[in-house]
Amino acid sequence: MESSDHLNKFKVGSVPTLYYIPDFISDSDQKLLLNQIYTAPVSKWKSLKNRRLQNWGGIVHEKGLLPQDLPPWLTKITEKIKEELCLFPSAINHVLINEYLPNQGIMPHQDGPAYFPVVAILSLGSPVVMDFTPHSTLVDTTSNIQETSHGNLQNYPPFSIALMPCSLLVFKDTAYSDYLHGIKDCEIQQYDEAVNGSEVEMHGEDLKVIHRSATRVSLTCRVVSKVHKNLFKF
Ligand SMILES: O=C(O)CCC(=O)C(=O)O
Ligand SMILES: [Fe+2]
Repeated sequence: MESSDHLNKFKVGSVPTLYYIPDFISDSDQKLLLNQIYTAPVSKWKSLKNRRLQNWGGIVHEKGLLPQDLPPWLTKITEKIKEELCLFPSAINHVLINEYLPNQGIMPHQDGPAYFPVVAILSLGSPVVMDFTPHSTLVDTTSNIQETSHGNLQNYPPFSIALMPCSLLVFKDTAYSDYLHGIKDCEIQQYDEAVNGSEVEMHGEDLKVIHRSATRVSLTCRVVSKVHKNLFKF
């Protein structure tokens, strides 16, 4: 039995491998986390063009992590994530906190090579839609179908997922290595094609549209396997 068997009921979509866990944390835990995030020193925020972020756990270099201890309010959640998933090889040692206003997003990208190829994203605040698009080197523009090294035909369809507050999204394998992920910078987002559409219950009349009226905050939790113990041996 694989150690991730207990996660099977949370598997979504056809591309290996995405897990979407609704209500991973309670609403009161969400409030506590947001409170910690917004009472962190203002200097923790780094402003980018289209969002703000806090970097926790140290500086990620190409050659590894120059580590800094995570604060207890973060290890409380990273330990829960590690224990409940059984997908990380060691303690989560890096957390990126992204803040998005309703008209902000993140460009389609792949996560850097320093990270162990499993990512867990905890969502707080406004719902958003995350889009997954196959990496351009893999796309046969006419059909999205590619031949694998084993001669199998493999499908690389683009897809989306709705990320509700308090949910945990985990992705690895093909979805991690052969896809870009991003969030559009628009206030109204459709999730017609969302792989978790049936699990997401929206209030109001528009069942397939998210109106981003509030700020979203996400915690991107990862392992940097290579850690520099000594600054001077870098
Ligand atoms: O905010 C998110 O949900 C995604 C963040 C992300 O992809 C990243 O930090 O690499
Ligand atoms: Fe990312």
